[in-house]
Amino acid sequence: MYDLVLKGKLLKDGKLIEGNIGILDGRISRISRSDLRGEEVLQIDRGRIVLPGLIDVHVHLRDFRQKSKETIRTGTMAALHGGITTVFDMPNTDPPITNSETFEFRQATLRGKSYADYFLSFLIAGNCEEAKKVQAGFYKIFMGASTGGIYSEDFESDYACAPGIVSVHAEDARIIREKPERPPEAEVRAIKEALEAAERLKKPLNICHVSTADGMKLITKKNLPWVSFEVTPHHLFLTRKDYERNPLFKVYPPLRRESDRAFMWKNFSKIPLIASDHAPHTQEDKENGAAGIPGLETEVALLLDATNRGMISLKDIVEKMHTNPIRIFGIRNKGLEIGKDADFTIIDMKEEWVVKPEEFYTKARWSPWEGKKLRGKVVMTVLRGSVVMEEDEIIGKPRGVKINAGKG
Ligand SMILES: NC(=O)N[C@@H](CC(=O)O)C(=O)O
Ligand SMILES: [Zn+2]
Ligand SMILES: [Zn+2]
Repeated sequence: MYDLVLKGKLLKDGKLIEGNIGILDGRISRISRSDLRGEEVLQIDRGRIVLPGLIDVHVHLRDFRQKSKETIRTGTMAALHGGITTVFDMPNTDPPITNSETFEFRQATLRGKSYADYFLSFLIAGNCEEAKKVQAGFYKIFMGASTGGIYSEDFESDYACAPGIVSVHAEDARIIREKPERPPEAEVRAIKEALEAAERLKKPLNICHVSTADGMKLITKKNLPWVSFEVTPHHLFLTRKDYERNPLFKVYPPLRRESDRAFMWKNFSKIPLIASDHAPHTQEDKENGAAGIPGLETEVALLLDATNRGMISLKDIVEKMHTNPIRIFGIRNKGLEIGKDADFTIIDMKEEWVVKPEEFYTKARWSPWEGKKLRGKVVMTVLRGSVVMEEDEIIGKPRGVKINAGKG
């Protein structure tokens, strides 16, 4: 007898099957085509599909001294609402997570408050000794300044020092100083430097929010097995023309030309990770030029809409937001397999809805896609065997726990 049985259409190994998932103690205990007995059997409506819980490897949850931008509570509720079961917390907070005390404080701040499971990071910029004291899920390095202003004077030595996988913001500091509008070359130059270091050091590197065709070409040409990269929904769905119409769309790296966007779609199969770079700011901060776009509550739906348009498949979404994050960051307790956490994102491919930021959980109540009609919606989120979001409502208390790499 299982605690819960999910019964319905399930995407497994790239195929849609009619199946039953037996859940015991929050973990997947059995996946079967025949009926299973449970304390509770949740029949997923016809027309809806159960996907494995989607993971966003790039989220700015803020909190600390920036509770007006976002809190652990609002950011992780937004994650569940958008169908994200695990978020990767970014360390460019105020104060920044650059020493072991602040890392401990971050851990304490999330404990018991997060609605989604989370993976913690540490910011390296010349503080190698401190980095070695903490066991972060991943280590963040900025090659040039972004929100928070901290960046590495010496990328390669910070990367060499990192005790685990590094996620890097690749924009060249010198080019940014000379050209604050951050032309494509700022990114391309930094990616080149990062790849050369990766070739020498042969250790895991993830390049954040790649926005240019040339940058992506460099990475895929080098094709180093220990190097991965992310692309954001805003770089996939918007261009600098959108920014020219609305200065709120300011983001680092900036929105690019149509040709960059087209290149990414053309080479979509080569993109390992899609991540929101959810970067909430207050209205006032945005009006004063803060860079960043909120994305947790639109990213999956935008991809479902693209699926409905025949541009991609559900398999692509699962690969780039579930399978690859788990593999690249070495997350042991997630995955659609027996014994792993019972996390699911349940979608309705036919439901049409209009993006209304006033209905979002994030404090950043605006969206580049405000008013846009999307076909395809996240209708339910299940975290370790509990329904935590249903029809836009967050259910129950914060249940999120810290995810460790390489261990439970
Ligand atoms: N992307 C952004 O424009 N802003 C991010 C920082 C970052 O990811 O570089 C933020 O924290 O606001
Ligand atoms: Zn960045
Ligand atoms: Zn970011």
